[in-house]
Amino acid sequence: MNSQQFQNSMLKLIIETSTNLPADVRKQIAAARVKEEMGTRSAIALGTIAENIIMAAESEGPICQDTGMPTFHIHCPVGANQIEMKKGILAAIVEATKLGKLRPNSVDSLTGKNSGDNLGPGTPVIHFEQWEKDYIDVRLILKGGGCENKNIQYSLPCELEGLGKAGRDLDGIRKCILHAVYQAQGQGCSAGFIGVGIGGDRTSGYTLAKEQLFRRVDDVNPNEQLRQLEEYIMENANKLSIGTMGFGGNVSLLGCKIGVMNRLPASFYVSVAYNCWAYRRQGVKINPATGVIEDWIYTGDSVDLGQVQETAVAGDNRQVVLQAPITEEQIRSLKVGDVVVINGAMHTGRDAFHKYMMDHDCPVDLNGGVLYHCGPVMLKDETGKWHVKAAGPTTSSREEPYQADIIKKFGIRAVIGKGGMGAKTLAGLKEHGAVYLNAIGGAAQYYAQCVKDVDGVDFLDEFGIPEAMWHLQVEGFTAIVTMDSHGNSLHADVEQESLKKLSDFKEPVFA
Ligand SMILES: O=C(O)C[C@H](O)C(=O)O
Ligand code: SF4
Repeated sequence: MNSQQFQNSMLKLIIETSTNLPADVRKQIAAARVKEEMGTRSAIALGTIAENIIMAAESEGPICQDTGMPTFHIHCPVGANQIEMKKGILAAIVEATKLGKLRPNSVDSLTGKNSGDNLGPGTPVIHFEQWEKDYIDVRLILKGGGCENKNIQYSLPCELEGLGKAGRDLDGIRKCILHAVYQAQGQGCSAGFIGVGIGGDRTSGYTLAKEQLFRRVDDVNPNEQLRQLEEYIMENANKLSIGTMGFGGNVSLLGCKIGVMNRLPASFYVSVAYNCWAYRRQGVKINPATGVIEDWIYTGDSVDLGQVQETAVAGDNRQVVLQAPITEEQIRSLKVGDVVVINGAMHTGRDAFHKYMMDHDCPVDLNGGVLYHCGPVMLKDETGKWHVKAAGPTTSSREEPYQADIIKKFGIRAVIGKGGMGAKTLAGLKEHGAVYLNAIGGAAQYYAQCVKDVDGVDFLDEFGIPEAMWHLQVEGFTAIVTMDSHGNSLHADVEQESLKKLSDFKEPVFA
């Protein structure tokens, strides 16, 4: 095996996976666009997603700033040197991070320190298995943390919100899967793809679920019962009307793949791995003698993602341009559904920032300011200047315990994130005159292009690149008001509506 060549092949695989969505995934996104009515929030969001996919491929930039947990599944002939292969993968990961194709994403769980190069205990994940074929098959999935948080494991029998009892049979499994889509709402950047593992133990069940994500979206399950269940889920999960980013709409799920394995008599798990629309997986066939890529695995004809300019605004909703700093009066005039275009200063702050700010002063004046829940991919040039390489929103609900207090303490007027926030924040927005704006999750190239300058950074050494406070100048940064200063929340409405719709699926189907 030529180790240097194998390492180069792994670097190519990582870059392709992070920056270019495979044809089968693109096809589902193109089909979803056709199903949403023009001008609706979900249609606008899908338009941005399509534009982002095209931009990422053209510029070889990360589709989403969260480049996830690199997970490799490798099949190799007997005699292929796994120690050398592992070394090549680790070196390629470090190189891809330096090039800004991966975000430094490996964090010490106790100290919070980012290793900076995506290596560390448990990262990346590499599974090897030998086989009798004569080539090496390497598959990679980059699954982000936000959708990972929406994975769920059910232990049957159980009682499910909206659906009642789920027993130890195919119908109980059906209920679990519908519930899994419901509970994710928009927070895993819907519309998503799910892999389901039936059986196993808690660990192997999730492994089986994740293995389903390596299946092609357009394959057919060889198990007839599971084929029927997959078809049923694809048809009915979309009736929950969660929509893209949880904006409400006709498409909530883009793919469902189900696998089964044996279990212990006492255990019956249904494990669901939820993957966002930014379903980044690719694979290569490698010549074991040369280390060269001989073929790509997830290929297909090129897909027309449709018109990317989706500017129409839904119903009576307006488009409002705001220059930061923003006044209370401007904020009070905004209503759920308005499209807001922001120009001027914006500051990033996510998990570490919120916790720290509860009992520290802020290094910059945030009065009238805009706080962006975002952990970008950043690169420094030779002159020491920082550049944004990818900068979409992160899931806001993690900041729920802090947000209202932080808004009050610093006089923030707009918080931008995705997936929405809860009752405490909604009350805080009303009391202090602030607004929550939902940006399109995963649209990291689209938003990176809005950043015209990086003014500086705080807490870089302490928190690492994704968690640092980046001070940005933006132009034309577009997001939708989903929680206003009058007590309205689109997220609460969609959740309630979808729970009602979930209960339509209470009656047995697979008796
Ligand atoms: O970490 C991030 O930047 C985003 C994360 O994947 C999320 O969906 O919340
Ligand atoms: S931000 Fe959204 S698209 Fe990106 S990894 Fe997280 S869930 Fe996926």
